[in-house]
Parts: sequence; C-alpha cells; structure tokens
Amino acid sequence: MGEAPAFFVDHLENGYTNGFGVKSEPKNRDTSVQIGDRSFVIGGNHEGNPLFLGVQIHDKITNKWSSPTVLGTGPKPCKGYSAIVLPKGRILVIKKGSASDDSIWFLEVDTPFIREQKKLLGREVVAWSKGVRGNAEKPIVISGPSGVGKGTLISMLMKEFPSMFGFSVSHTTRAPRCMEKNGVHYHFTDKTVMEKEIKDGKFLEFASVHGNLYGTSIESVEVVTDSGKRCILDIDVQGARSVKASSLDAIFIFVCPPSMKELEDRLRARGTETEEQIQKRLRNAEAEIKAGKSSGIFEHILYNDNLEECYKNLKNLLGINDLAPVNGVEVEGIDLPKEHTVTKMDDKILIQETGEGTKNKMIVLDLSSINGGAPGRTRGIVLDAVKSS
Ligand SMILES: Nc1nc2c(ncn2[C@@H]2O[C@H](COP(=O)(O)OP(=O)(O)O)[C@@H](O)[C@H]2O)c(=O)[nH]1
Ligand SMILES: Nc1ncnc2c1ncn2[C@@H]1O[C@H](COP(=O)(O)OP(=O)(O)O)[C@@H](O)[C@H]1O
Repeated sequence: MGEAPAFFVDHLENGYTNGFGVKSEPKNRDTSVQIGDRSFVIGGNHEGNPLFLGVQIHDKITNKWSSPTVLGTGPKPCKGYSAIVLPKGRILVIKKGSASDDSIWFLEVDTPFIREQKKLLGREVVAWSKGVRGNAEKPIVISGPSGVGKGTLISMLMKEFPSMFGFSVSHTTRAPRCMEKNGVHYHFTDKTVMEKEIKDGKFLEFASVHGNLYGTSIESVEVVTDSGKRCILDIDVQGARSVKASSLDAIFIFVCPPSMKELEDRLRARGTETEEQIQKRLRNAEAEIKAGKSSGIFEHILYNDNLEECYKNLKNLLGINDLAPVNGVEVEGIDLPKEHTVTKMDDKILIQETGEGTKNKMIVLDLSSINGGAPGRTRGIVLDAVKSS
C-alpha cells in the first residue's frame, strides 16, 4: 500500500453489519478510518470479549464486513479513541483519558508483518503495537547445539544484570526436567494446544527440534520489553531464521563447542537426557553447527571453551562491561488530554485539547524517528507540550 491520505476521526453514520451479517448500531465510542476501499472500525469489544478492543473491517467494493484475526496485545477498551492513518499500512490510535504510558497505540493493517501473517493464516489479519517513548536496545537471539552452554551463559548474564535483561520464556511440548519450572524455564504445553495457538497467529516463530515443538509467543517477547528490559531468546537455528525474516530487529549470536567430544561430555555430565535423547541431540548438533556458521543469520560466533572467557566475550560484543549503565525504557512523560482533536502535519501529530474550562493545551507527537512495530512495540516516540504564551 502506498501513502494513505490523512483521514480524521469519523463515525460511520448508517450503522454496520458485523462479520455474521448482523446489523449493529454504531456507538459514539467507535472510530473509523478509511484506507483505500476499506474502513477500519475501532471500538467496542472484539468477538464479545470485554478485555479486547474490537476491530472490524468494511470493504466498500463488496459491501461486506469482516472480523479480522487480531494479533498482539491491544489496548483495553476505553471511553473513546482518536485515529489517524499513517503511511505504510498503520493507523495511529490515541486512547482518550488514559494513563500517559498507555495512550499511544498503532494498529498495523498492511505492514510487511501483516502481509506475511495473512499469507500464513490465509485470512484477514491486523496487529496491535503499543507506542513507547524512547528506544530499547535490540533483542538478543542466542542459538547453538544442545549442551554447548547457552543456558549457562544466559543465566550468568541475567544474574549479573537483573534489571537489564529478561528471558523470553518459550513454549515447548517436551517434558519438564526435574529442576525446570513451568512459566520460568518454559511454558510446558500440549501439542494440540500449541498447534491451535500457532494457527491463531500467537507465535513469532516455532520449530520442531529434537522431536518436540518449541516456539516463541509474541506475548513472551512483549512481557520482557514492556518491563523495559532487553529480551534474550534461546532458540534453535530454524527459529533464528524465522526471527531474522520477521520485523523484530535483533542481534544474532551462535555459540559453538570447542569440539564434538567436549559437547558430548557436557551433555552427559548435565545428566538431563536419556542415552537415546543424547544421541539424537548429537546427531542434530553437526547440522546445526554447519548451519550456524554458514547460513548468514548470525553476526557473531562465540566459542564456549573456557566459560569465563566466553562470558567475557559475550559481554564485550553486547557492549557491556562491569560499569555498564542500566538501560531501560523511558516512559515518564506528558499526559494526553482527555478530550482532544488530532491533526496530521507530515511526521507530526498535533493533539489539541478541547472542552470548556480546560487550558486547551497542545501536544506535539513526533513520529519522525519511530521504529519497530508488531510483533513488538513501536518505539522512538517523542512527545512535546507546546507552551502557551
Ligand atoms: N525455534 C525455537 N527453538 C527453541 C525455543 N526454545 C528453545 N529452543 C531450542 O530448542 C533446543 C532444545 O532446547 P532444550 O530442550 O531446552 O534443550 P537444551 O538446549 O539441551 O537445553 C535448543 O536448541 C533451544 O535453543 C523456541 O522458542 N523456538
Ligand atoms: N565452558 C564450559 N565448560 C564446561 N562446562 C560447561 C561450559 N559451559 C557450560 N557447561 C556445562 O555444560 C552443560 C550444558 O550447558 P547448558 O547451559 O545446559 O547448555 P545448553 O543450554 O546450550 O543446552 C551444563 O552442565 C553446563 O554447566
């Protein structure tokens, strides 16, 4: 889709029929924007769930309504919304009367991520991405054969910098090991449940590894980034390839063992797998190491021979040392007025307070350096209050 013209808040006047052909009255709180031949109506609940803000699409050519699959965690329904069409298939949605860190949202309707998901799911898809002030550092993808020391290195990093890094807890269909906790090391799940969730578009990536299904849910990454931490993903090479193809802009690190013999010794010494499973993991290791070194996915290859040395190299390539400042997302900021109008001027959105007895303050929302987006957050938002003279 090319650049869409700005289309300001508008309420559909003649009512609309939902995806099941039932005519519904438009509610005052609903907001619609038009992109090409389609109107996107934002408001109410999604498919009857009071926790999810509704999104419906009206196609002018066919005169049909559809209820799209909505990916990502969107804003909770509230008193009203302002919406404005942005270039490149995104709609800016501003919640009225909400907390300052929960007011700016993006509904993606035709971004590369949406096009890919539409192809995958074979139906109409939209995705929410929360607007966040400031920039977070890139997520870190760590891959390597089983037993090479990925988990050990990640634990060391999280222990030394607890406020800096957060682990993306994957879903898996494999059985838990005796020390593993559900929701901490993995979300242990059932194959049929996970397959259904994959079909519903809940996963950023997934792969079959050593005979089990593993996957990173969109939510598991959001939970970490929302807490202002840098997200670490421990995933296999197939998963890394999918993430590389996604819109998640990450750093890719592959960890190699000093030798196959040492890898085998570590796997055995760990004592968590049966002999059959160890053999399977060792067979897969050779192909993984080959793919890791030659696929062009990984910008960094680390050799985990001496653990302390490898850990030091990991910290170096992440640009952290013992004096590293604690990073985090700056969310403190300006409250948006409850009642307002929005106007688009190039990359700037002017938010003008309305209503009697107010100071009619003006806020400028600068979108010129936004980055990221679904399946993560939209970052780099700058908000400025215009001082009245
Ligand atoms: N694609 C993908 N791979 C994962 C995910 N979570 C874990 N893995 C990979 O699955 C493989 C097996 O993990 P696990 O059963 O915990 O065994 P370990 O690597 O020997 O500790 C490892 O290569 C992990 O990196 C995920 O969410 N997606
Ligand atoms: N550099 C190293 N030298 C010796 N043992 C190591 C080293 N790194 C990790 N280990 C050990 O190897 C085993 C496998 O490490 P782990 O972190 O579980 O690997 P992965 O997560 O890659 O499967 C663990 O028992 C761990 O303590």
